[in-house]
Amino acid sequence: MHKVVFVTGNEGKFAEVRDILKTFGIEVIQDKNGYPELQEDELEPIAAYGAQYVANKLKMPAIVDDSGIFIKALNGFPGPYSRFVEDRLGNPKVLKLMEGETDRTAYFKTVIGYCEPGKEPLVFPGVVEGKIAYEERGTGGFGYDPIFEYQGITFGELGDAEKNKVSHRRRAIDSFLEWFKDKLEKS
Ligand SMILES: O=c1nc[nH]c2c1ncn2[C@H]1C[C@H](O)[C@@H](COP(=O)(O)OP(=O)(O)OP(=O)(O)O)O1
Ligand SMILES: [Mg+2]
Repeated sequence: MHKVVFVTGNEGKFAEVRDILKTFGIEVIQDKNGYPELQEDELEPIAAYGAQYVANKLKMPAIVDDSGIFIKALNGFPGPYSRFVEDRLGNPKVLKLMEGETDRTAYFKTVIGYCEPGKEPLVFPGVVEGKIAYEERGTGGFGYDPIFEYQGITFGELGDAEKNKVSHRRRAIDSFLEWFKDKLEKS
């Protein structure tokens, strides 16, 4: 069975990536030791730098996942700062920022960074469009899931298996697998 190291401290991300890749016969091993996250306006350079750093540190192929929620009425905030905002404000205060906003358009984005030691990193983005709910709903998932509506249902209400079929993370991993499958076939 093929193995890949995923460097993340986020158990929700790890469980999703593990479950998705398992269906493709890839075993995911979690490394919780972190990596330096660049402060950038885009997720791609953060994931690329992180993947290269961890591949060279661990001396093996590795992936990272840098994600965020981008809210149109807030000009894309919190975007790459989603972790900081989750920690400092949380969903109730994000909903407060959205009071009076009728355009609830938002998207989740994941960029999977993949790198092998001594090589250049590759990035695989995935996006899912939705809306910011008017209140938190559902106890599933993690992070912003209770306030992100996809086709009228929040990711918090959706259930893990259903979220994994349509999420930004699923789409990023599909894009990664599209490239990675050639390697799998050769190994
Ligand atoms: O599917 C998701 N559903 C809801 N919320 C999500 C999702 N995906 C990321 N998020 C949140 C978690 C964190 O507040 C921020 C990403 O920050 P980000 O730095 O990528 O992740 P993190 O610090 O939690 O884990 P780590 O860097 O160790 O991989 O957006
Ligand atoms: Mg982080």
